[in-house]
Amino acid sequence: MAAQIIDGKAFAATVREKVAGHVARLKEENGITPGLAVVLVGEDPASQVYVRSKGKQTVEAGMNSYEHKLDADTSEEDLLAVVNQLNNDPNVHGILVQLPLPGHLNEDLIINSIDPAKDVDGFHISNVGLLGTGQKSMVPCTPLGCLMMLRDHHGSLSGMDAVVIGRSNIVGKPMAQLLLGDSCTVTIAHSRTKDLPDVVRRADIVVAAVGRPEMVPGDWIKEGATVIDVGINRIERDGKNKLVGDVDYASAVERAGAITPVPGGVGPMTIACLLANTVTACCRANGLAEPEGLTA
Ligand SMILES: Nc1nc2c(c(=O)[nH]1)N[C@@H](CN(C=O)c1ccc(C(=O)N[C@@H](CCC(=O)O)C(=O)O)cc1)CN2
Repeated sequence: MAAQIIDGKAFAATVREKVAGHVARLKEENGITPGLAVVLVGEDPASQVYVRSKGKQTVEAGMNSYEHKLDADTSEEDLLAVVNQLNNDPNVHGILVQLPLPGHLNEDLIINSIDPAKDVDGFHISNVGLLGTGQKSMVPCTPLGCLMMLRDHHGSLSGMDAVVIGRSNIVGKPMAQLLLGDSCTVTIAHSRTKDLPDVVRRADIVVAAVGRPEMVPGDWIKEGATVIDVGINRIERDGKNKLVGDVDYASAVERAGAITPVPGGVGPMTIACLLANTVTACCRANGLAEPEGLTA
């Protein structure tokens, strides 16, 4: 039987609605408007699209959006000065530096210069450590979106076998921590994993985050498993540009119990969770109760 499609676009709309409701209450009851600053260095076309969407959705949710667009040859010193200014701006509750950065900039150095309390990407080393030790942190947006969809589909994830394919700092590692936090038995697989097909075949939950188009074929998927496809790969097929995931959707949809499509699955949840993290950061900064259902 074909899998249930987990509609990330529709789910993201419900998250944005919750965020907007919370923002309205913050304004009315506390006179506070959450603010998100996004820093873009250079002119990477995909990054430009994502930054535009982030600004638009921030404003649509009733929050303030601050965009800082810097030249591709901006020096590390100048970028650090911008981050420092945002760290000290009381109207800014969330700061995000769009990745990837141009090659001459040290990504770790820049990310770790963001005030951890405003690090709505959850990439700062302090937030990584807090998440890894099960403490309250800012949680990276893409894994948070995946977790929300999994919880919505299954209720409890306790005791489930989960495999995360990919070990990036942005998705793979935090995803594994979140699944562990929900009491899954977690395997992190990667390019050196032996017998990857067998490892994947044992999993009730498969999160594919490798960045390789259609790498996971349907016959690796256990019947009835839930497949979360984080990949966003642009390929050319039959003379046309196409967006595909890390999973071969056509064959996986016949084996899985539930699956996220690409596009329209995990992607839209990334920005919705960014808005959620901004509200969370704003509430924490002001000593207010955190929005329910918008954090891990
Ligand atoms: N600082 C950050 N940089 C990057 C992040 C991030 O979370 N923080 N993630 C990605 C890019 N990204 C957001 O920044 C992002 C990627 C994809 C989508 C999305 O909605 N995708 C759509 C397809 C869009 C398309 O046609 O290109 C989908 O999957 O349906 C949103 C945000 C790297 N950088």
